[in-house]
Amino acid sequence: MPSLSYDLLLQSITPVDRSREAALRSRVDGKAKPVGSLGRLEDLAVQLGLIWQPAPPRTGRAAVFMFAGDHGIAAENVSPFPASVTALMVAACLNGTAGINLLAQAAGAEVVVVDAGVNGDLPPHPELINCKIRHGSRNSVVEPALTLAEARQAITVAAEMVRRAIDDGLDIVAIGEVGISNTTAAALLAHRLGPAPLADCVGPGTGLDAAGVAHKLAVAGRAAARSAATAPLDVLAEFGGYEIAMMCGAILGAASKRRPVMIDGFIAGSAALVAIRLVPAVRDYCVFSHRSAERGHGQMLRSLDAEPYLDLGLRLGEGTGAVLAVPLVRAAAGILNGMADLADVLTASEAAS
Ligand SMILES: Cc1cc2ncn([C@H]3O[C@H](COP(=O)(O)O)[C@@H](O)[C@H]3O)c2cc1C
Ligand SMILES: O=C(O)c1cccnc1
Repeated sequence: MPSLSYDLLLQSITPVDRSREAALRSRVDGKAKPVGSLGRLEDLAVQLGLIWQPAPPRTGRAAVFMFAGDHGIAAENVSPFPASVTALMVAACLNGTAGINLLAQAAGAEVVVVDAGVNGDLPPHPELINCKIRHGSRNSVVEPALTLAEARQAITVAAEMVRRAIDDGLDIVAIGEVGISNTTAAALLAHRLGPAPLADCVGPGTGLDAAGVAHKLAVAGRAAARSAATAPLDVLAEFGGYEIAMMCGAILGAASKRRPVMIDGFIAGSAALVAIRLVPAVRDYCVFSHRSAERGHGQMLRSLDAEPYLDLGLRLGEGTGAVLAVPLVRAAAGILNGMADLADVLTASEAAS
């Protein structure tokens, strides 16, 4: 399969056919239950039906793509943790002991680890996909974090990876990340693309205290003041990281193949924001899995008109919230594919009596 150029990738994404929505809704309403009694799982079932139509939704194989990248803005002390933790978490993930490994296992999802731009040479590992674009992004306080060419490259490489995985039988795509200081990059994307006041987008991340958050807000303010960009790709290049750009590409890749894509928390949400601002139809394929405890996530979800399924107070990233919602997608597809119709159940009981 030849890989799609950036422009063709964007052009290949089309909205779901809404003319089928009412029929799908009445199918769900007609199942063996009081109308509405499976709550928001019913909306999810309709969304899956719309994504997969005319075929029944498939949910057997799920994988979380965890993209890793470092951030030049880490030099401004916007995180309580040193940037070296990014590479260490990649290593933990590769040996199966990171949070995402355990949660993905519980949810029945594979984990794919991608080096998008870690600052350091990771030892080769059979399960590490090396797509490193650079040893960390540039410091967006002083210059654009990525070049436009790098942003496009990150998007197309990740989209291709996901498109191939789907061709090989992947049914559910989930995205996550690791990258120390990336809550600052995500806050800048949320601010500019929401749009939303910067102070509403900057939060404690991995655990800054009030003084730390004030410093982070001042640093982010300097980065925001440096560039007036508002076009989504420009904003991504100005403030984003390589892992955020690759998550954006993964989302676009899933949408281009008409597959649901599970969006994790605040950082993954910022990638979804870029993808949806690039191609609004992408929204039809996104499943907003959970509400992160990070301050800016509520604002970001409002910008996306999204109501997530889970609210567990998670604020880890890595794709942890995304995989936890995979069983909900399977359950919703089960309702559509396997659940009896109320009319049939009632007829059977009449026939038996
Ligand atoms: C041990 C550890 C594991 C993580 N896994 C994900 N993150 C999360 O926290 C980081 C972003 O927060 P901030 O902007 O405050 O640095 C990212 O690596 C994100 O994936 C982690 C952070 C740490 C410390
Ligand atoms: O919600 C997230 O994605 C998140 C929040 C804090 C730190 N890392 C990730």
